[in-house]
Amino acid sequence: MSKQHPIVAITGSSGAGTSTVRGAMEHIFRRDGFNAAVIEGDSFHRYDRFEMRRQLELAREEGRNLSHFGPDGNVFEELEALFREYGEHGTGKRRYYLHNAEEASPFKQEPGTFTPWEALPGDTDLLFYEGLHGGVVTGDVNVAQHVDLLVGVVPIVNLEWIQKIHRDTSVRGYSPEAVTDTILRRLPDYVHYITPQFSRTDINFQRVPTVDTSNPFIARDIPTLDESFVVIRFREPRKTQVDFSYLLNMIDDSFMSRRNTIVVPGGKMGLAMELITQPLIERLVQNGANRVPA
Ligand SMILES: Nc1ncnc2c1ncn2[C@@H]1O[C@H](COP(=O)(O)OP(=O)(O)OP(=O)(O)O)[C@@H](O)[C@H]1O
Ligand SMILES: O=C(CO)[C@H](O)[C@H](O)COP(=O)(O)O
Repeated sequence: MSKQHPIVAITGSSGAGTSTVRGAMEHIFRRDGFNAAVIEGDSFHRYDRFEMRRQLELAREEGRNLSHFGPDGNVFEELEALFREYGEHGTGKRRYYLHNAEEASPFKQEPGTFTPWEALPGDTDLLFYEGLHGGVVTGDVNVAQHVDLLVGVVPIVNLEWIQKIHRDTSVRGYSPEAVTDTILRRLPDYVHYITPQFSRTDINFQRVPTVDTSNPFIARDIPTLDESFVVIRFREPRKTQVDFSYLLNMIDDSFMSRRNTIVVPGGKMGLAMELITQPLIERLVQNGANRVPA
């Protein structure tokens, strides 16, 4: 589905590690001299924090489900419109959701607010989305169809919750109880809108710990890279032109667990991600650059 203005999306739940992976992808762009328009998924929330709290109260009173994982908590239609516009013309608008004082202070705004929409920088080589909904499909909206390379970042769910609790308490100032409530409230939307995306991804990176995480709500530390493996599954190995022998050679202690799945030690996740995605991204940008505009 390659086109003149390619779109690469990293999709994953809250706490999965998409922001962490974004750093690795930005290294690739820098090394290759690619100018990427970066889109943060949280900027497509429907409400700012203050209004979301009000809406949550209303939803509770009316017995409705509302969360940042589902269509009522986000403007999926605007995300799809951005991807369509960027794919066709290389243009579009973006904004940021400012999670904490550190993110908010350069904009002289309050945490939990959005920056104003602004035009994407001109003349970018690709759009890079990182967030919750890069592969979302509902009855009304199909974001996934516009994405040229869709990558899932999916720790097993206990690890995802440990990472979320750890990050939200240490960086975002929430109590463990508040994070647990959020996890519970979001579960229906998690099942209906987050997990189905991982059947649409071209590649999934699933971190699996080798230590006991059976009660994520009392875990004190995030299992380290050395205490985990990463299971990497390719939906269509031929489409992504993956060379498994090369990867097995380059990544010590890696092995194949299925015909389309390679397992690497946790510490090799960054290397695996670069070896796998860099040639794919280069091909997409190259194809885009060679395409004659419509
Ligand atoms: N591979 C990893 N190994 C160890 N810790 C990780 C890994 N990936 C993420 N983490 C940790 O997990 C926490 C959540 O990661 P991150 O902020 O990247 O999640 P996210 O998917 O961007 O979440 P959100 O969408 O809510 O912003 C962070 O504390 C991060 O340091
Ligand atoms: O990480 C998230 C979604 O990916 C946050 O939960 C969401 O952005 C809302 O943030 P907050 O509760 O801090 O207003």
